[in-house]
Amino acid sequence: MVTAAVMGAGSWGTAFSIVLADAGHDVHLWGRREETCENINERHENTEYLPGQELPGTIRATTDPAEALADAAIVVLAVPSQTLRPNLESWGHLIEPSAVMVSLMKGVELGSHMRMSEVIAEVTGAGPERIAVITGPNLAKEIARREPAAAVVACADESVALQLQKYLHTTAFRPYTNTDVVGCELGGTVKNIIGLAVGVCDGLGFGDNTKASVITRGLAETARLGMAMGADPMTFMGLAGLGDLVATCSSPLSRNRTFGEKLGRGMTVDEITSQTRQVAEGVKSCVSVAELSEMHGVEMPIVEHVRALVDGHMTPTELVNALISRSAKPETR
Ligand SMILES: NC(=O)c1ccc[n+]([C@@H]2O[C@H](COP(=O)([O-])OP(=O)(O)OC[C@H]3O[C@@H](n4cnc5c(N)ncnc54)[C@H](O)[C@@H]3O)[C@@H](O)[C@H]2O)c1
Ligand SMILES: O=P(O)(O)OC[C@H](O)CO
Repeated sequence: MVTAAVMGAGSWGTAFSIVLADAGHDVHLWGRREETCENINERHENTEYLPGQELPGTIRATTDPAEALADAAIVVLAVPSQTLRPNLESWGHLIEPSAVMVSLMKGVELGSHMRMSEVIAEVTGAGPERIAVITGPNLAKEIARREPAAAVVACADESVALQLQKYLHTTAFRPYTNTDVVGCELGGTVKNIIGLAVGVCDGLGFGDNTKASVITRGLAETARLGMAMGADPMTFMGLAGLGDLVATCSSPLSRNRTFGEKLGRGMTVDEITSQTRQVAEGVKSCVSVAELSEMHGVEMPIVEHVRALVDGHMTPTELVNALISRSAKPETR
């Protein structure tokens, strides 16, 4: 048993705290709002992000990052991707020098084009053996309800991934290890953008052929970018690639797919954003990933067109028409 700090009391930070608590660990959950922390400590419920879900009593919430991070051997990072850097700059120095940092985030930073593990390394100075990523088909509400699911624990140092795997394996949560951190992070990031595109197809009223085509071609462009960035192509066949795409693109629980569906129905980004506090990472990452693809000379038409839609330069119908009318080519190139 270890002490784990979970930094971010949103949907996934809270659901992942349940996994840690079920695995027998003491959990310090850091949230920004006093009221959220009080509800977690007194009513054992995160009323805003996981309403109705009883939380184990071994999860203790605090708004004080120093209290959350004290003696934590594992520090789980679960804030929106675009806020990771300022968060780490504010409380990263409080992380124990031997602690392993685990990113739950699925995004690429705007401007720097860095993956979350790179932001962690740059801000904290930690080596790759102290930085891990957990990803896969893990919709927070289903994990919180303890529905069976698998995930990937990726770390460049396999012994650290194996240790985390041991720490996290419960009767409902089955982690696999991988040393391909780049591939795992890109799989999680790009699937959000493909999820937006599939949601657009839903919003336009298209059926399963259209959506399966977008999912499959989305995986192809994810793998192209991944290979250009040194990832193992097999990673995209696994939980971090295909697995997460299937969950996101088929689930009514996915914020990205739902966001896309609303775009497809004609709502604007601002209208949709004003309806929810929860993050749909693909809306920002479509910009950073599109730029990353240009930097690596990789064609990513779905990502590029989703960026145009989000930027207001294209309508949902134009997005679908633009994808279907691209010049014909062989499938595998
Ligand atoms: N929800 C899921 O099912 C799920 C599953 C896997 C991965 N993820 C990833 O986990 C990350 C976190 O997502 P989530 O679902 O918990 O999001 P969320 O929107 O449910 O919660 C985000 C949390 O971050 C807090 N927050 C917002 N702005 C902040 C800031 N500037 N500084 C600090 N905290 C801030 C919010 O108050 C909230 O507690 C994302 O990258 C997401 O892609 C989510
Ligand atoms: O709700 P979404 O779209 O952020 O997706 C949640 C998870 O990443 C699914 O694995």
